[in-house]
Amino acid sequence: SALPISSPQTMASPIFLVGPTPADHESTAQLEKHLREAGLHESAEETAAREDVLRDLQGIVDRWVKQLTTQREYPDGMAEHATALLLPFGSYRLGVHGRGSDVDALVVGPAYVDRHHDFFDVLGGVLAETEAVTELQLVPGAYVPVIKMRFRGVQVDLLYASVCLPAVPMDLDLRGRSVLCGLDMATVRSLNGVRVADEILRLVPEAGAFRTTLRCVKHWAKARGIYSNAMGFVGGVGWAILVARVCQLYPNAAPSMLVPRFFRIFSQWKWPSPVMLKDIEHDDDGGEMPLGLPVWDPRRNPRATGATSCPSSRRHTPA
Ligand SMILES: Nc1ncnc2c1ncn2[C@@H]1O[C@H](COP(=O)(O)OP(=O)(O)OP(=O)(O)O)[C@@H](O)[C@H]1O
Ligand SMILES: [Mg+2]
Repeated sequence: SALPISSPQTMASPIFLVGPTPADHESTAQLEKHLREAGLHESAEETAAREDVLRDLQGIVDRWVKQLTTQREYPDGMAEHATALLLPFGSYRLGVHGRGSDVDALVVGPAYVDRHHDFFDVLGGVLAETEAVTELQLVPGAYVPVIKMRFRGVQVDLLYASVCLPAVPMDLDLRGRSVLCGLDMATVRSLNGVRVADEILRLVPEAGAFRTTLRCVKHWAKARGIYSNAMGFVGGVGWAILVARVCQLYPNAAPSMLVPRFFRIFSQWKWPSPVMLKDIEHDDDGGEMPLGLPVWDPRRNPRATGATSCPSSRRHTPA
């Protein structure tokens, strides 16, 4: 069948609109059964443990911001309402986390809470004193600054971003470009994970088919020993982008159809043509405001190659 053309102009157009036959439904059911039997899904207890970790961490960051606010002697009542949001991202936000997946979470705090002192020194100190926390590692100098730890045994990566607001609204919307205005690059990168996960889910035609197909592809990549960003292979978000592209090309297909098409498409892909889920937006395309942020675009920026992990880390301007 026809191969997708990877030029930006034709990017979003599906190439195959046919939906599943009864046999495809049957194969999909078998595929899902196989994934369950392979132990890829969390048990109910593991899910509950993960939710407990997120809830307890939310409590900790809430108390942390309230305490900082009190110490800074802001007007009465401000400390009471001051809080930080804990937003999970990564495979958990995509809905494809399994046994052993870490918890990636972003802490969003008000403008007056900074990363260096407040997040790393103060919150780092609080975590060091917390009984549930082991293997605490502060990495302020990383490309994306991070606190790594185990919380009751669950691996957690905690990032921090403060938004340009005196208080963080509970319904904070990170989707628009305007949240990026005036932020330093470390903050923009820290916000990126949440924004990318939400954007991927928005761009796939059917989240359920995407999730099952991605679980399957991740399972395959792990079995083959090629699932690792750190080792120079494609990692969690890269596999997600590749699978999302196949879902866009076959919007009505069931997972049992998407899996073989995934392998066919990417074994014949004209690398290093980028795999893109949407058109690149430039500030000068008539965007709301010139953000002055680097845009992932191999045609303009030679450092941006066709690697799939780059679009999400370098493209900071989804609509
Ligand atoms: N190289 C990278 N480029 C861009 N974003 C990245 C990169 N590495 C990590 N991220 C961001 O951090 C998130 C968490 O990374 P992580 O390695 O935990 O992957 P994951 O998608 O959560 O998969 P897993 O189930 O293996 O944990 C990614 O989903 C992505 O948003
Ligand atoms: Mg993860």
